[in-house]
Amino acid sequence: MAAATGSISLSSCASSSSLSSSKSRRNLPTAQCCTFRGWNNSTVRKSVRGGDIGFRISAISMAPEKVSPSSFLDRKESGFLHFVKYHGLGNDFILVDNRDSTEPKITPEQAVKLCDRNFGVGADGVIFAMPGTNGTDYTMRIFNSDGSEPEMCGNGVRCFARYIAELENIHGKHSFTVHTGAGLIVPEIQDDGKVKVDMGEPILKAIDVPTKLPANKESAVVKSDLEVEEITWNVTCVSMGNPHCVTFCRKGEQNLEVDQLNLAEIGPKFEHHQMFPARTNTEFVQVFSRSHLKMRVWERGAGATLACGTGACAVVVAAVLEGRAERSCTVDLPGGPLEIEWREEDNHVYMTGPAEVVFYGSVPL
Ligand SMILES: N[C@@H](CCC[C@H](N)C(=O)O)C(=O)O
Repeated sequence: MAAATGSISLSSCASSSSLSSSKSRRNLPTAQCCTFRGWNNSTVRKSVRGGDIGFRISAISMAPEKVSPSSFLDRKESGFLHFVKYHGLGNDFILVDNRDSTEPKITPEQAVKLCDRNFGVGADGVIFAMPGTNGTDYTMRIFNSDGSEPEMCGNGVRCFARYIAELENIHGKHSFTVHTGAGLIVPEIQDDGKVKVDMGEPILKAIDVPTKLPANKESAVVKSDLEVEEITWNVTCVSMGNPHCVTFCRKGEQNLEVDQLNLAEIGPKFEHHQMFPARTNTEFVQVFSRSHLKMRVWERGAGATLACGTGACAVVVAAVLEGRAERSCTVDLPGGPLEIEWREEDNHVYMTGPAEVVFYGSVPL
């Protein structure tokens, strides 16, 4: 059986619902887990206690011919955190069924340990599926991999929608109302399995982004100078519920070659810049055409990630405000493309992209 290999079984995960393309398979993490076992215990078991992590990680590779994912999702033993790992274009999350409580099942400190790519499961964040608030179907809360709590996560909410569909055994086209720190968000699962999300209206008022950069007469920060050590960048600031600083070029230049940037060096300087009192996510953008952009992101609380949904939305809003692009764009991220539309009629931003299961796991708490 595939699960006996001591690593996560691609063939078994693939049929669990969505790991069908070779691209998705390539996005699987390399073994981050300490214990692998087949569902029916007929397999290899390796246990390791990882450093000071304080709990053991178990990853359970599915044997679909014997067990369906739904029987894993039904697991309720106390003393364990059962989770499903998802990714949206390589932006990966540990999804936790928290529908029975308004308190997250783990603390920010435990989230940091779980997200660790060497001693934990490995993820950019932990997402909790919680009971609805003010009449919404569900509430989504997130911890970044550094334990901070952002208001919203675009790739995360697509994963959230697919996770809810799995939990509730919903098939086909379906939409949910989700309460988040950024207000009401409405993801809709499409017939092709992609998720289209009504991300709401962008926030442009400097004080609400928040940024201390000087605003224009509409109170927005568009193409402003931002000094980062010796270099002046032109930046536009947009909140999609969470703060984004978008740059298309250094002052006096026209465009960026985003592959040339050393994100690990410059990203933290933007994130912790004094002009951003709540820190910031930063998007570095290259314009290919008026409907095709390429970005790399340095995320607040997570560093360089393979994709950022709220970031891609902020990029299109910023590109329109700077007169660089139309309202409908394909945004290429390191993990793949997102389709973004900033609709004139309702001022809402719509994001469409994939969300995929990676594996199912349990962690003794
Ligand atoms: N990757 C996410 C954004 C997650 C939150 C972000 N790190 C923050 O602190 O604001 C996305 O896809 O939007």
